Amino acid sequence: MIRTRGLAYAHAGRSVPLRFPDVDLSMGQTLLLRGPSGSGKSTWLALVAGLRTPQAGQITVAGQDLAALRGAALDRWRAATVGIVPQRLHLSAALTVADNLALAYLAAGRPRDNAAIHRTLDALGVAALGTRLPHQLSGGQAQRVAVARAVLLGPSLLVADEPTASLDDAAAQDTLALLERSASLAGASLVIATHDTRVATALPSAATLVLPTVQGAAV
Ligand SMILES: Nc1ncnc2c1ncn2[C@@H]1O[C@H](COP(=O)(O)OP(=O)(O)OP(=O)(O)O)[C@@H](O)[C@H]1O
Repeated sequence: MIRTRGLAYAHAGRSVPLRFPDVDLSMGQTLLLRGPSGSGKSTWLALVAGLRTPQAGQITVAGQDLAALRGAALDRWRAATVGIVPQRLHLSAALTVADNLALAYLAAGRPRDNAAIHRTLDALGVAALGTRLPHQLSGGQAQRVAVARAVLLGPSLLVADEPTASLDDAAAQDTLALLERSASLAGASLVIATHDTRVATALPSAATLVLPTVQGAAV
């Protein structure tokens, strides 16, 4: 499902690129991406989601060689294939939750499916929130909406960046269970970038990739 070989990425202004170990992740498998702050976890997620292009190496996700896609085709592929739960949920303040979710269809070039939006919010226990505006959500509700938006189009890959940071133990357990259940319902592989040790304890069967400390990196 995810296959990477020889990946390297240098952020603008960085002379020494980040180099990543090769990864082979099967369909439906869960991967924990661990490593100290600045080791490149968010960068690796962005590479695999096609949000950044590596200077060296190959990435195949769900059978697609990412180097073969550019521009609008890459955007449509990402919208249909990768569900992203970002560190911070970015919703349009002027749109209701349901209208925010509908933007996913626009990005993928597909017609809006109101029944699917309702079903997905319902599966995450937030069906009543479709007509709310983003500022009317609690932190926990916003996280459920973030997961709903990520799984709405039935992605093959669900990625979450530090989903439990700043959550207490009960909320962290809840969020991880939500991610696992949502990935399993969508038939998706799940990748969680985290330096929270509670995540590995909660997901004992997940594969783990530990990124090394980057020498000389300013974090
Ligand atoms: N836009 C950017 N421009 C320049 N350097 C960047 C940029 N984004 C990240 N970096 C650098 O790249 C390295 C990896 O950053 P990244 O955010 O991928 O690490 P991380 O493991 O996710 O860190 P954290 O756990 O703190 O979120 C760090 O040294 C960081 O300072």
